[in-house]
Amino acid sequence: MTLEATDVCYGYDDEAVLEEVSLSVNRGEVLAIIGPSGVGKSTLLRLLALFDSPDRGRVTYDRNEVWTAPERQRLEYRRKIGMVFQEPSLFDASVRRNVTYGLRVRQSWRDRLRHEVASLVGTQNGTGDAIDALETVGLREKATQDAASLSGGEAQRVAFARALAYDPDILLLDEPTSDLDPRNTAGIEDAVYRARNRGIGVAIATHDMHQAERIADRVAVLLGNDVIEVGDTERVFEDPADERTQKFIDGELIY
Ligand SMILES: Nc1ncnc2c1ncn2[C@@H]1O[C@H](COP(=O)(O)OP(=O)(O)OP(=O)(O)O)[C@@H](O)[C@H]1O
Repeated sequence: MTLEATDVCYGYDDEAVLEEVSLSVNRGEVLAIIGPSGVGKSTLLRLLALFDSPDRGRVTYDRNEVWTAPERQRLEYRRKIGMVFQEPSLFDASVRRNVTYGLRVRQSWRDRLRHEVASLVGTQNGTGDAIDALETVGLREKATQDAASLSGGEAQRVAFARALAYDPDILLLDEPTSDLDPRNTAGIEDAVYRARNRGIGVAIATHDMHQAERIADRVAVLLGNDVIEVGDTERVFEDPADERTQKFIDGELIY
């Protein structure tokens, strides 16, 4: 399964951000999208998440063109793609409810009813996925805690768990550790590994090159309006094909 953008262009108010960008994310891999602040990493993730349609170019899900497909089909694709934003947005309820909320919305009324009955009699059927997801981000013991009392790093991990609980094929992470301390960063990176080992394809936008080097199988370098280079992480860092990549890695490119 591959999620792929081909020759996509996108801009805001006539200001071009992405020009003819091509990039794919495959199940079971971690792809890091690196590039300086403001270059368009979030914009590219939003196109891959199917939130926005490109001005030009194509986005395909498992080789099916997304934006010419019927809307129902597109919603199906969207359900298989999770996104975690830079700022986690949780609502004021327990951690477990935050993680299961989307799951309930997606259930049929019959399943929902069954779920409600199960929680009334105390069996809490249907929360298995949520607990599993919390386990993956290392926060199982926080399931009953109020989400409002979490630290920023823990909240980010809960947002990650919520995306995981949907059982996505692809998970898109937008700078998920930019505001986190090393311990929470390690928690997120660990969860990325686990997600990949479950066969999920993870694309992570980051301006932290060391993080890309630590966790990615492949790296895409976004500079100017384009992905100037994409390849195996080691190759890109050790032997970049584009001299701008080397300059960016060496910190010599200031934008
Ligand atoms: N809704 C919007 N309206 C107008 N311009 C926007 C909008 N969103 C982003 N931009 C502009 O598009 C460019 C790319 O922004 P984007 O957020 O995609 O970059 P980024 O690489 O993710 O940045 P960062 O690493 O700082 O999050 C920036 O110049 C930004 O100001």
